[in-house]
Amino acid sequence: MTIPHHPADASQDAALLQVLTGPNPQAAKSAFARRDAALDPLLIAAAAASGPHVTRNHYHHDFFPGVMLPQAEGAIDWTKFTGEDAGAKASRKRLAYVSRQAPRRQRLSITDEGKENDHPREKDPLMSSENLPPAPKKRRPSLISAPAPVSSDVRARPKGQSHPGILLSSASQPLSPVQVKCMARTRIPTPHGPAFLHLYHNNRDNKEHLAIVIDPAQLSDSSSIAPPIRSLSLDSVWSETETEMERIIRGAYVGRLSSTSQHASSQKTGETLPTDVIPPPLIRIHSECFTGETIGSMRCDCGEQLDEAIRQISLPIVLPPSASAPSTSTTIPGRGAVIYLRQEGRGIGLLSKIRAYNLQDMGHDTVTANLMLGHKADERGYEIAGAILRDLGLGSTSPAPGSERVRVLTNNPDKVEALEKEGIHVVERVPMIPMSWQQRKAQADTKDPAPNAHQGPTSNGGHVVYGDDLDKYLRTKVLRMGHMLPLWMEEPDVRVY
Ligand SMILES: Nc1nc2c(ncn2[C@@H]2O[C@H](COP(=O)(O)OP(=O)(O)OP(=O)(O)O)[C@@H](O)[C@H]2O)c(=O)[nH]1
Repeated sequence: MTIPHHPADASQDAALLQVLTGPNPQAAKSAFARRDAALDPLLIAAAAASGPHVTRNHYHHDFFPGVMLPQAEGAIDWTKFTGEDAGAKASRKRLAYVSRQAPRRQRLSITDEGKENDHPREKDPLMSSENLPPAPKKRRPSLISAPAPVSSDVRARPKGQSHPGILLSSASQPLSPVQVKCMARTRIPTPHGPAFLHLYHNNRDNKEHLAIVIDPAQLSDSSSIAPPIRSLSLDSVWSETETEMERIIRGAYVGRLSSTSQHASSQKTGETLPTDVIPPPLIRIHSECFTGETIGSMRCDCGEQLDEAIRQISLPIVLPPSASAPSTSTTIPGRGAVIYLRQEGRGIGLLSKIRAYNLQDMGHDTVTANLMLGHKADERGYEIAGAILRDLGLGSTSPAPGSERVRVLTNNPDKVEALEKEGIHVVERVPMIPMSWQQRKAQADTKDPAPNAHQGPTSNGGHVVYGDDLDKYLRTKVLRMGHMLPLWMEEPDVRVY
């Protein structure tokens, strides 16, 4: 083994040797700073003695078998005290310096791509994605080659067309049909009641898209009154060797999981109300927004919309009197789902969204800012959402048990169109009126003074948030992106709301 030597060390060594071998070796103490060995000499000795498998990643490992075990060579010779015979000594194993850790690659889970949100597809049944083909490599638009000029001609460019200085990848490969698999599900208590969080893998991207299913009736022991919203891929048995406990741990259980109640799901459902007597489940396709949902940004209404969607879906449903009970109405728990897609910044990603915000601060609106950065106004896709909805038995007319049409919470007509293209049957679009507009309208009607402007982040708080940035964003959604919202205007004579 050769240890690399630094030239500066060599001249220091020579000077030190000179003093140590001179008439006054004590002078070395004051003339030279303390120097610690770069490597533990014991480790170097062990490495030299035990062979090439010892690497610098084996620090903190141990001699194995332990040096205190009497059969290990190098251990204290207990035979002196025990009178053990020489044959036993000869049969001792040679002391080896052995790593007890898994290989480094495995410990760090290094994948070929190693990107954010990339996950190795493991063979273990609890993490299995083996029925999904590998995700194709994501194609990204090429980067901006030179800073894009901020010119007014960009504004005139039609929606979706990129800046001429910016090259977008044009190669388009045929994509295989979208497949999704729910990898795990768990109960999440929310301020609006219980929800079931479902985590999905898919064969299109390496992101973990989510479904927040609201269906608290599943938690009660009484027989369900509405068809339970359940994931077919989660409830199916993944392999012959999969145990009931493994299925329960990934969330394929029925009822309320507890220390005394642990029942793996079967695909049979009990008696349920026919779907024509209950309103279709309310759903929302929501796009991730770190700024709006996590740090309470008041540049957009995303946090408010997520919170409001979970609240509205959780509201109890009152069923009108029926033929079997003509004089009484029945109330059933709210039911539906938020499909949470990891399409930050309308699909352009957080990095580009941050840059877009700076362009917005320079006076451009959200659409123009996207175009100036070489993106489309909206780069989202809804194929994965469609596949997740189908997996949950929502919105399709397939004969699968519990398949139902849906009501969709959105102002965006493109979303409804995209879902219908995916074969999702939307019976109703339920608008989401910004809370600040609702409150301002109520105040305008009653002539009450305006409320305190900033009452806190909307994410999970349900507070009403006001602000110029938010107003600008909402107006751009209506005026440039065609969102179906009655526009709120401050000036009463131009108020369209
Ligand atoms: N590029 C960009 N994305 C933004 C901006 N503000 C919010 N977003 C993203 O927009 C997405 C939400 O889309 P919106 O256009 O607000 O609404 P929508 O989902 O199309 O429509 P609704 O269903 O009515 O809410 C989230 O992914 C946000 O991160 C912005 O200024 N620029």
